[in-house]
Amino acid sequence: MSEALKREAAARAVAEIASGMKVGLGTGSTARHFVELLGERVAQGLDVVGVPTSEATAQQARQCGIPLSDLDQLDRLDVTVDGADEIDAHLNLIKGGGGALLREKIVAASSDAMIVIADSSKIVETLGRFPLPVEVNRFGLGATRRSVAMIMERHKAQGELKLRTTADGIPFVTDGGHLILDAFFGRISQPEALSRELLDIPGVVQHGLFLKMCRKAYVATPNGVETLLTGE
Ligand SMILES: O=C[C@H](O)[C@H](O)[C@H](O)COP(=O)(O)O
Repeated sequence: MSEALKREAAARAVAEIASGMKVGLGTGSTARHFVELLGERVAQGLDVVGVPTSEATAQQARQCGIPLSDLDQLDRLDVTVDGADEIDAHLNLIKGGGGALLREKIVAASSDAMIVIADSSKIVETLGRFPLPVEVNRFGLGATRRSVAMIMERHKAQGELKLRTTADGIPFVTDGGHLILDAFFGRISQPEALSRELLDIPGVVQHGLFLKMCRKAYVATPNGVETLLTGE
């Protein structure tokens, strides 16, 4: 999908930001549009504080002139605006394609609302076509990997478990200094159970299932931006 569509979705979210708000700034190519557009409004006098969900977003936000704060200096955030890799009908998400899932989840959980911005290619009937990122500690990688693989078998995963690497073939390292295992499920029929089981593995730091965290999504289609809401 085109950058223009991502930007349209981002523009809808930016229109919801008012002076005085504390805003979680997501990561990824769609969130980049949001940060850029928010920076334009800050230049026009909008008074907000941003909390970035990655070093990359922090750098971009600084270049855009958005005042930033550490999450620990604030109580709650008003809203976090972020992209997603998959969105189902309940607005449950898979995130972490860019490796920022841990900070994204911490920031979203500290926010009164989470708005997702995406193009319509991210909408799925059932989560799992996109490989689920599982952030793991470097220590004991082999043991953690075996435990994740066992859970995948139990959930009838259709694909492999892969250690994420960079284009140079070296392990990808997150902002928190961890590694990522990408778990190809194909179809995740019991996301809540899967979430609990993964978090029970000692070496798992976090995973990319964002369940019941998002209540609103702006999804850009070639015919305009749709607003998806969930009452749950
Ligand atoms: O770790 C990355 C994030 O979860 C992104 O928000 C997600 O991968 C979507 O990125 P994009 O907007 O580039 O498709």
